[in-house]
Amino acid sequence: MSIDDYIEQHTSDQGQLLKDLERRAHIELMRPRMISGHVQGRLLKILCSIKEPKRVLEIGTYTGYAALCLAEALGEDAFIHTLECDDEMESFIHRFVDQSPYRDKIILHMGNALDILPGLVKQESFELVYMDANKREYSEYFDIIIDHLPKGAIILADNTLWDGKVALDPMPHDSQTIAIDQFNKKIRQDHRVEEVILPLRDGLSIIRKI
Ligand SMILES: C[S@@+](CC[C@H](N)C(=O)[O-])C[C@H]1O[C@@H](n2cnc3c(N)ncnc32)[C@H](O)[C@@H]1O
Repeated sequence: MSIDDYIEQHTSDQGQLLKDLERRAHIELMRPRMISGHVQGRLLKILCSIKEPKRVLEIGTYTGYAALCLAEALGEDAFIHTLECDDEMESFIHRFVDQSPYRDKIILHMGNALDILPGLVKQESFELVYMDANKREYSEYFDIIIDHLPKGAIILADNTLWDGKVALDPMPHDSQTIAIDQFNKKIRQDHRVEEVILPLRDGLSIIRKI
């Protein structure tokens, strides 16, 4: 048994709706691997339960999988705003979110995060952010949101190891690897935050505003 199989088997169940969503994504969509998936989804839920935020922000909805995981952990009067720029995903997202008991907790914004975020972060005080959209734009998302987040807010940034490519010597010249490496270096030098990169899946950074 691989260590990944072992981890899967010893992680809490994700429930039938999320299993169905993943199965349909593998049949119908081009890039189902973009979904956070069982283990990371359970981690998101647990971190959200610990943090008990009133407002959660997700940048990059895709199928709604992670939004559904985060919504499971939300208490009364707590909501998740999730942003997606690909119009073609809208009906898929609604198909599954609308079946969930947590559907009223999920507020979907269709459009480009770079356009939506400046207004949204002025309206809402986000205590937990899941950054999982265009890897080349992570630094811009961070710059837009950081001063509007309350002290103690957590940003979870996905894919920050980019299949280990950020640590290769010489580093690949592709723009995504370069952008993620620049983001990791920028976060490390920013005195407004403390951070750790977890080697889970493709790398998950936990960034805390201090
Ligand atoms: C990795 S997927 C998100 C997966 C989802 N968070 C999950 O865990 O199940 C990234 C998504 O971000 C979207 N995206 C990329 N750039 C964006 C932008 N500037 N604004 C909004 N969405 C964006 C893509 O269309 C894609 O659906």
